Amino acid sequence: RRTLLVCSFILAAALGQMNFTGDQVLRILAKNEKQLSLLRDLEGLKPQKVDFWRGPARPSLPVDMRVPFSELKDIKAYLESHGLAYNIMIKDIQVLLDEEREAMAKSRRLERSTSSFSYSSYHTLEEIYTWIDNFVTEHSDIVSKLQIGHSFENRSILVLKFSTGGSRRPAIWIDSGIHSREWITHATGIWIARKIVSEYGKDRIVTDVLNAMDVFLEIVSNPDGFAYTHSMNRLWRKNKSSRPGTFCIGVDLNRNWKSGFGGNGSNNNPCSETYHGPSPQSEPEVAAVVDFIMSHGNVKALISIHSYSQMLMYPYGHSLEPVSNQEELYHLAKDAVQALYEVHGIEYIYGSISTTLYVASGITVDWAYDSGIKYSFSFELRDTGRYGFLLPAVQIIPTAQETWMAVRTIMEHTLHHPY
Ligand SMILES: CC(C)C[C@H](C(=O)O)[C@H](C)S
Ligand SMILES: [Zn+2]
Repeated sequence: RRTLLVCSFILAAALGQMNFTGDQVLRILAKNEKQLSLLRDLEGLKPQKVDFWRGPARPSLPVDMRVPFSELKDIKAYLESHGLAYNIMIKDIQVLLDEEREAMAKSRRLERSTSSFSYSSYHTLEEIYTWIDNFVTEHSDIVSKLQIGHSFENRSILVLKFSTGGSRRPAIWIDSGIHSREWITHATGIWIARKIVSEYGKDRIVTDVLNAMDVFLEIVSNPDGFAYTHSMNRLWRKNKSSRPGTFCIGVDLNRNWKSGFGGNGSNNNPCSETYHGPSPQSEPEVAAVVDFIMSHGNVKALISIHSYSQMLMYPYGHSLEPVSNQEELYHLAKDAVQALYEVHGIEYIYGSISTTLYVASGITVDWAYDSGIKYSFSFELRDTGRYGFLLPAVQIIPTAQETWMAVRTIMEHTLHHPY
């Protein structure tokens, strides 16, 4: 009877999930701006014709886009008719999704029997929130849990606070998961949380940082979107907000911030994956972070973690203008990327967002920088497109280990350059 129940649960979960059988991820190498704009014309159509995994940026950077099976023939004809060369990065997305789901089910069985959390597996929102409670209980001398607000669908927005005392100490903010399909970022955030408590008192840099500063870590910055990637659409990016008269769901939470809001590299079409929302901070998930950081008033560094592409970038995204301490950020990014490389030999590129990737407006790090947080960075974790957002769980710990060394470098610099 019990197995029947469990099977029906899995079946229901599988049935609820959108199916991506036959969907492919194509990699297009646009030769010039004209070809890039031909790709941009495919964005935000309803029904969705393509879903950009790596959006059109510049001729030297590949464009990765998921094409629904039903659109494949038309889209390939469109590309060929415009001389747009492409190759197939992922030839059937559902195969990777099935493998991912199977790995999670196996890990869940093991965790249940050993009641131990697997840091080398992906987890549901409920599993992560339970882990947060256990983690805070286990390390209550240094970690506490803050609730900074509620999401559109009324889920708690949680932040871990790492502090060894003092009051309103200068602080470092880290967020992951603002784009819900970027699962490697939540998994990396969880691993980093554990690394911080295990290194305090052992690693000199972590000990010095925590003896002088606080660290805030928001692991699930988009809880509604994340729950949706488990229940319905694994490739969902935005939050889940809806408004009367708007016939597509969700705002891109990395386009909803005040700095540069509504500019190039964000979209006013609610059906676009980079829809900026009706106004700056219109989304509760963004407003909660703005309110927290502004009322804290002493945040000195902000690190916003995304995937994929293997890049470490700093402001501005909304403008090609260099920021005032561009030299310093460039050298800090260089050092951080070197520290990352030394762990597993993974290469990152680095620079300002608008010159390294593409112009993007209303993003977290531009808002942070313009709010006075001089050390603001955005990470793009593994990989460079072989798996994209469907990075196999076996790469979670190696990714977290190398990312940690870059984050630690930024923390150390912030500690030694007070302002
Ligand atoms: C800093 C920005 C440009 C990050 C980027 C995005 O939000 O589009 C990721 C590729 S999802
Ligand atoms: Zn992202």
